[in-house]
Amino acid sequence: NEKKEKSKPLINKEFAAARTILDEMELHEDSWPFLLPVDTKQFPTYKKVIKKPMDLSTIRSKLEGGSYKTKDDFSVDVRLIFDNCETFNEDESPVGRAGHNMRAYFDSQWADLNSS
Ligand SMILES: Cn1cc(C(=O)NCCN)ccc1=O
Repeated sequence: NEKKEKSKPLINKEFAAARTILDEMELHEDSWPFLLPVDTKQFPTYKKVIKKPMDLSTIRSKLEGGSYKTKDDFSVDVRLIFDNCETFNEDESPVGRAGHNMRAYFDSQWADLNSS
């Protein structure tokens, strides 16, 4: 239906696993570009270029607010952060490199969770 279903929480084990990965990403030294929404005053073209902005604080609010139905819905938003980063930043830039590092870190944590 038109209205996106919201606040359908993940089952507890999935929620806890996603929360742990989010905790760890927020603590990573390369998370600084992704902690908050990109400042569109500092980067006026961002809104035009990036159709679906995403950041770790938004994911935190959605997770705690029960917006993710499954852990895979959570992973879609995480990957959106890194895809947006590649679109907007050169690979050989501080933010671009941080994005590649954080994606690799997430992929590793995600693989462990899905192998356990
Ligand atoms: C994700 N992202 C972050 C920035 C940034 O400079 N963040 C600084 C936070 N203090 C710039 C472009 C971009 O795509």
